[in-house]
Amino acid sequence: MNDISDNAGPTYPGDFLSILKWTDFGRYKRRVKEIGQRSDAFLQGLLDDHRSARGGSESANSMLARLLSLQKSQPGEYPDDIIKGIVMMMMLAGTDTSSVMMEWAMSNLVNNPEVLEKARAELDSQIGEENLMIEADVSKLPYLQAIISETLRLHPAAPLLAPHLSSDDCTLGGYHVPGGTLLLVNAWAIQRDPKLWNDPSSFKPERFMEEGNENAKIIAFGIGRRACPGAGLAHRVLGLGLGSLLQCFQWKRVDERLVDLDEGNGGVTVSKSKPLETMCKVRPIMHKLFPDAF
Ligand code: HEM
Repeated sequence: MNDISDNAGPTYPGDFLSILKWTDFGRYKRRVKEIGQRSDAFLQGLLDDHRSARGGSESANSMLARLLSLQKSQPGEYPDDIIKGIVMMMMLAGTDTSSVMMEWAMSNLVNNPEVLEKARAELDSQIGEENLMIEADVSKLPYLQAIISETLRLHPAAPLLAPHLSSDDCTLGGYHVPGGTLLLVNAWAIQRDPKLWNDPSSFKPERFMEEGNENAKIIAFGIGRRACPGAGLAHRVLGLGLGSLLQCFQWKRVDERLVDLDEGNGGVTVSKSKPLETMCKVRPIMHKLFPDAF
């Protein structure tokens, strides 16, 4: 996964200076081909294991099992290559992006304890201390959703979105763009533009609780026909993941110093330069629900 991520996005110098393509500058093509063969072998192994039910009973209700049953009923529509492509797409586009966002959200929460407290109070009042939250509860938690929006605004997992190529001549923001041009959108800068946002560099989920549709200004998932098809799933995963972490544990910084929010060098996704370290302790709900565990 790391190898793929490091070689994806606008990282190939040959895309910017075509003469470099002739010499396979930095052995990029050879490297990508080798990564492709490795990941294909891995995915084929997964598929074969599922087909022969070596994955055990746990995999009976898995996404792969469902895709394989579709392969049986519609073999022409679901050859192995298509199934491997779907699995690869979900792993590549869906896992790193979501985990990077969780880390940015938690980093901002421990740096802003008053926001953390407000989110916890919302969880306690809406879900209570007798039940663990479930995915359907996310819709009852507007402040938690505002925290996710504010994290997507300040730290879009893919700050330059995905590279696009203009299929024809077009005009963008008054600029003439010839066909065949590589286009990158700096969502990071747009979402911190002081002309669009008040106090743009502060972490303030409250801005999404006010009148108006601030969410419409978020472009962390892209917009239009090629926007992220996993945005709905990502919101649910982030809501359930973050909400559960706040419901079950009490979080604080390891010392008085604020958590460093510097960004690391990324491929398509950009995570923190230093992994987040925090302190946590179980909340009373955990003792109630899992009395034997503590
Ligand atoms: C917080 C999590 C996520 C973020 C921030 C994110 C962001 C993005 C962005 C910026 C793009 C490119 C949009 C563009 O080209 O303008 C994209 C594309 C895509 N995303 Fe996501 N994504 C997330 C989660 C997911 C998940 C969970 C899935 C699926 C399981 C997914 C599947 C895809 C796919 C397949 C594309 C390519 C769409 C296309 O090229 O037509 N993403 N995503």
